[in-house]
Amino acid sequence: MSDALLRLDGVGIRFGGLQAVGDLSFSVRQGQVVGLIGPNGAGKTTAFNLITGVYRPSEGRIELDGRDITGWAPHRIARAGIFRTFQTIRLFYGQTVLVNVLAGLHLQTRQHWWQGLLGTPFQRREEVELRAKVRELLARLELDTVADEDVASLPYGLQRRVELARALIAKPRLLILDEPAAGLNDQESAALNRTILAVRDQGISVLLVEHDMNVVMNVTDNIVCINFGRKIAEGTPEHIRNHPQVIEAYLGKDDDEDDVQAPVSRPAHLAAGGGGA
Ligand SMILES: Nc1ncnc2c1ncn2[C@@H]1O[C@H](COP(=O)(O)OP(=O)(O)OP(=O)(O)O)[C@@H](O)[C@H]1O
Repeated sequence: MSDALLRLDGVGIRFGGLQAVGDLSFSVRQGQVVGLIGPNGAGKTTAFNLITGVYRPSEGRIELDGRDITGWAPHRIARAGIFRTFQTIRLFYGQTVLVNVLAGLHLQTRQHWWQGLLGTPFQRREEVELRAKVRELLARLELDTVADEDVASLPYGLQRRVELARALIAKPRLLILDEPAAGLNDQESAALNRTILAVRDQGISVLLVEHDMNVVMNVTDNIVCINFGRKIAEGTPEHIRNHPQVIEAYLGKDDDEDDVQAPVSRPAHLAAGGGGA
């Protein structure tokens, strides 16, 4: 028995002649933040799509809590506890933050569609409970002051956090974030870091694809680096930062030294632990 929440074992997919992901194996434990990095076209989004059921692997096995979920449909995987956000924001503009986050609860409500139409006492009671739950979460994510505002009126960084809140309200076991820091300024990305760590502290695992190395290096416990669809390195942020194959994959052998990503400082919680491929 492994203690992994999510486990990929030799997972791969081909698109025609192209092996977009091949022999990919890694795990995410409960309450761990794992980064999936790699240069453009490395196969990160494809790996996400394999995990969330958008693509069916042509080889390998994917397990959630020891249960084989390979080839499950996306809605079934979501019900099992794997939620994702997308590279582009997908919110309901013209609706409040509260309503947007409430929408994330649709998998949890017990009511039938006709109860919603009739406005039965059961439905009204449930609605009140759910709204209270959403407000509580918004307070935890420092979004309570904008709960009743139209999401369209919010700055981009806050919209990103509303998306996170919408995914979190459904109590995922694993949250998959696809480039959550894209387009954020430094202040917004620092707020995002705090949110990701708060999510982790609730025992929710996070799998993060992110180009912003400040985010990746500061919030992850473990990083998997892929190139041409295959894993080339795995380990702590420190291990990955200094890994020759990772540096080569990002920069190419002959690239100018000036392009090297400046090392970023690491908080204490990342200082411990070690090792990797
Ligand atoms: N549906 C598809 N059909 C054919 N080829 C695809 C498909 N999806 C992805 N690919 C190819 O698979 C490879 C991996 O793409 P993918 O989008 O997963 O990379 P990525 O690491 O997410 O890149 P980026 O960082 O640029 O988003 C690329 O060569 C891409 O062109």
